[in-house]
Amino acid sequence: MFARRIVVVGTGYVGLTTGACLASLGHRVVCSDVNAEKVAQLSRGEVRIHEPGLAELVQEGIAAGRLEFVLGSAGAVADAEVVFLCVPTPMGSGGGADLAVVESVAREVREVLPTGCVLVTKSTVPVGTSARLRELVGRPDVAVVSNPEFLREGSAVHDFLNPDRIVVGSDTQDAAERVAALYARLGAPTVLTDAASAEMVKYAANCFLATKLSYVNAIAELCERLGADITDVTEGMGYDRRIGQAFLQPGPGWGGSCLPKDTAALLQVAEAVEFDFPLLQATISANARQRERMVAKVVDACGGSLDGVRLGLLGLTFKAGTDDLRDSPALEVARLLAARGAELVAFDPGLRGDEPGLPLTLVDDPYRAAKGAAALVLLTEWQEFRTLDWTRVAQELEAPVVVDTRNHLDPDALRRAGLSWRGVGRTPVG
Ligand SMILES: NC(=O)c1ccc[n+]([C@@H]2O[C@H](COP(=O)([O-])OP(=O)(O)OC[C@H]3O[C@@H](n4cnc5c(N)ncnc54)[C@H](O)[C@@H]3O)[C@@H](O)[C@H]2O)c1
Ligand SMILES: O=c1ccn([C@@H]2O[C@H](COP(=O)(O)OP(=O)(O)O[C@H]3O[C@H](CO)[C@@H](O)[C@H](O)[C@H]3O)[C@@H](O)[C@H]2O)c(=O)[nH]1
Repeated sequence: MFARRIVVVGTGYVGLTTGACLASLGHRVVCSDVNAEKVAQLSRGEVRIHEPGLAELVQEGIAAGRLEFVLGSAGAVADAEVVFLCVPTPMGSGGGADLAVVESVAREVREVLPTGCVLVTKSTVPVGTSARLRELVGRPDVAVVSNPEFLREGSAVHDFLNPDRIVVGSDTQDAAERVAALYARLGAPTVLTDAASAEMVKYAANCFLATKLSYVNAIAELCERLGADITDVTEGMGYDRRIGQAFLQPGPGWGGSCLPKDTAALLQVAEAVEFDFPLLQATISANARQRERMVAKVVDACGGSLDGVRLGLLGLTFKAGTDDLRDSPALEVARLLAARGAELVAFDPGLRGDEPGLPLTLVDDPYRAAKGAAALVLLTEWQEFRTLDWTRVAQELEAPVVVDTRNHLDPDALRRAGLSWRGVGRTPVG
């Protein structure tokens, strides 16, 4: 089933990836956004977010005449067969998902959607949103389908084109099947279900991942207190196929644009139906404590006080391979360090130029971050940090201490360069 006329509303991480990938699968795609500058840049094939392979797909789609970008959605949807909503659903006051943008787009397009068109929520939206959109659109001739997205930032194109599964839910089965057919070439397992269940899959998956990480971070702390090694412990756990090796890496806590807001939103939804969810509550509060634990490690490494102490930071993005700072645990740790009086100089390979509003000085090379610092603190697991010239780092640092909040570095390599290494859930080295 090819050459469907698809409209994707929102050209962020999800929308742009969806548009470019669907075009690469042979569909005709129009992507709309409210940001005129972004639309102009994308129309020229310029992609400003850091996603491997995305710029190439966008350029190929434009060149093949299968991908175009327009300002505003109402004009774009007039002859659409399928409209994907990929707009933000940020955390609202009280922790719930703020659906204002989703609803405003639905209002904007409801009168112009052609008969037989399918409106698809790819944004992460709470259970009941499809039903609410059906009412808001008020068009019995337009079906509403939930098709949550599971891509990860930093590997968005790869994840979209190689999905573990496709989930499509609707109370109109025929519409769900039409949406599922768009992905047929990907050959992924497909879960066809009702709208509420599809919406629930997304939250259940993200909250499970967050719980797994909070659990692993707690086990790491226990390892530290009991003299066990978290790296060996997680390896031993992960060989159990029921557990798996993925998502077992301890760190400064989980963050990003999704897990924090989605855990808060599910908790709020649970409260609304008077369901007590202490497990999820503990997952969230353990994550806040994790950032404080990292700060305590740095304070300890610096002899008890950070007042006026210069620290070098490696990494600020919420994980490696992205330029996204939204809800970054690294940034949160940096803020907490700055609040204790530390003077911060940071390097992150994903950030170019100025990042206004950060409590630190951003430099363009890791050795400048280390220069004159009382400790070097690794906060994001960029691959290139593994192969730094540690002898040079040792020469730049004022005190030979590295705090590795991701257990990302080779402690022996640091020891050989005369540095001491402190990780998470492992015995310090050097
Ligand atoms: N980022 C991820 O890894 C990821 C993965 C899966 C699901 N999601 C979900 O997908 C949704 C979008 O996330 P994102 O990270 O792509 O967001 P984003 O902030 O990167 O992009 C959103 C885009 O929507 C545009 N926009 C805002 N209002 C608009 C409107 N009224 N009409 C048209 N465009 C509008 C913005 O200009 C922006 O380009 C959210 O619900 C998120 O939870 C995100
Ligand atoms: O072993 C691990 C794995 C991840 N993280 C941290 O967990 C957070 C989230 O990481 P990841 O899940 O890779 O990032 P996202 O791109 O936000 O992807 C999540 O959120 C998306 C938006 O909903 C979903 O689509 C994805 O399936 C889901 O993995 C980051 O701070 C990571 O550093 C760890 O600390 N240890």
